[in-house]
Amino acid sequence: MEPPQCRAGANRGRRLRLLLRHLKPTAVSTSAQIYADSPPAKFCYTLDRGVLSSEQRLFYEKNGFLLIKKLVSDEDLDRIRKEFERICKKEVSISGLIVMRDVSLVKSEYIAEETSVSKIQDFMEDEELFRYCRLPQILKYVEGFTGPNIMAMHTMLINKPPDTGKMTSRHPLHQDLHYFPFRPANLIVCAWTAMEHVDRNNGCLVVLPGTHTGPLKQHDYPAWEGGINKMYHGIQDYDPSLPRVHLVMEKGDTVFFHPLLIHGSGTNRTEGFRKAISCHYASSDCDYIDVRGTSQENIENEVKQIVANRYEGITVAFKDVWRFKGRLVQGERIKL
Ligand SMILES: CC(C)CC(=O)SCCNC(=O)CCNC(=O)[C@H](O)C(C)(C)COP(=O)(O)OP(=O)(O)OC[C@H]1O[C@@H](n2cnc3c(N)ncnc32)[C@H](O)[C@@H]1OP(=O)(O)O
Ligand SMILES: Nc1ncnc2c1ncn2[C@@H]1O[C@H](COP(=O)(O)OP(=O)(O)OP(=O)(O)O)[C@@H](O)[C@H]1O
Ligand SMILES: O=C(O)CCC(=O)C(=O)O
Ligand SMILES: [Fe+2]
Ligand SMILES: [Mg+2]
Repeated sequence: MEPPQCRAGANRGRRLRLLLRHLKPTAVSTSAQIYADSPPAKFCYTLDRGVLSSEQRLFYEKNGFLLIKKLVSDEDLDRIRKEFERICKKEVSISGLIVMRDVSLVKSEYIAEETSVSKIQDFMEDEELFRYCRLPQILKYVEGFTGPNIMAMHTMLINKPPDTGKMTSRHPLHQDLHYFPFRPANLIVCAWTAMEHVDRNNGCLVVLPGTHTGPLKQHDYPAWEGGINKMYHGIQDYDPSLPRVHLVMEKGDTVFFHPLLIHGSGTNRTEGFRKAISCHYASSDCDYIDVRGTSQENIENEVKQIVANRYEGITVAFKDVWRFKGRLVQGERIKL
């Protein structure tokens, strides 16, 4: 449905072949053997902006993600954590912010603290949190995927709660592009930063390397016995034989990943709230698309319904929701 837009010219192909002759595969702790396979014939998923090394580009081209260790400082993450606590305690009120509670707790009594919040979304009006989206060391990498004109389109701070026993802390396998009415996919990238050590015990990210080269798949609510969080659509028919990689990360480590990469996150079996902050960036040169008649129609309808409930009967076009949310963080706002 959505073939990768590779427009590498003959010259670029020749240069790449020369380059490949001189490159040795780099061992990456999470997936060394995945990279060891044959490299791609041309670069489709990264740009020549002089910011990504050849090894980094090849790794992303092949796998659809790139993990950079210690990209965000403890100091920055501690500031983010403090602001998150202030929001949970309702010491600040931020316009546009969505506060979510885990589906297993929504009907219980409201507690104004961090332990009742599973995720906050759309923090673009909170300067202290939005600082994350503007961090120069993150934007430097983002430019290697989106080019110089960069919009921050979607923001989240995920506070994955200890599982209540119903397995609702899981996030089903999905592709983020399902949520986005803009293209091309290759000019969109997510930055996801661990705010503390994450591994399989507290529900780290799980990725299916290489799936960014496939099409956007149909997403629906999984029929999970214990319930499923609002809008946590998942892919029902994915190939179970595909290798899954659990991304073990330390505080400040940041993974950049393609919006077609199939990923999810597992059960949090610890007592702690597993924290991560993320921003989806897109080139401001992307175009909005009409998702009517496509697999994305279900999410469009759901978003419109949420907006109508929140703002008393107001109908807003799906693309206008995104036009309103998006913020320019570098360069010039062109089409988004
Ligand atoms: C790439 C990226 C986009 C991927 C993702 O982010 S996937 C997840 C995206 N999720 C979202 O965007 C969710 C947006 N969430 C929201 O808008 C809100 O949190 C809502 C779920 C609508 C809740 O809004 P809120 O204002 O808190 O309203 P209420 O507490 O009165 O609840 C309204 C109705 O929603 C239900 N609800 C609340 N939280 C959840 C939940 N976690 N899972 C399932 N249902 C939920 C709640 O039970 C209530 O339902 P009724 O009692 O009206 O039937
Ligand atoms: N066999 C599967 N079928 C469908 N979805 C799966 C399957 N395995 C994992 N997933 C999805 O991928 C997510 C991450 O998988 P992962 O195996 O890390 O999580 P988990 O099963 O909750 O934990 P663990 O395997 O460590 O006990 C899960 O939350 C689930 O949504
Ligand atoms: O932090 C996580 O659990 C992953 C969340 C995720 O993939 C998403 O919200 O799109
Ligand atoms: Fe996601
Ligand atoms: Mg499992």
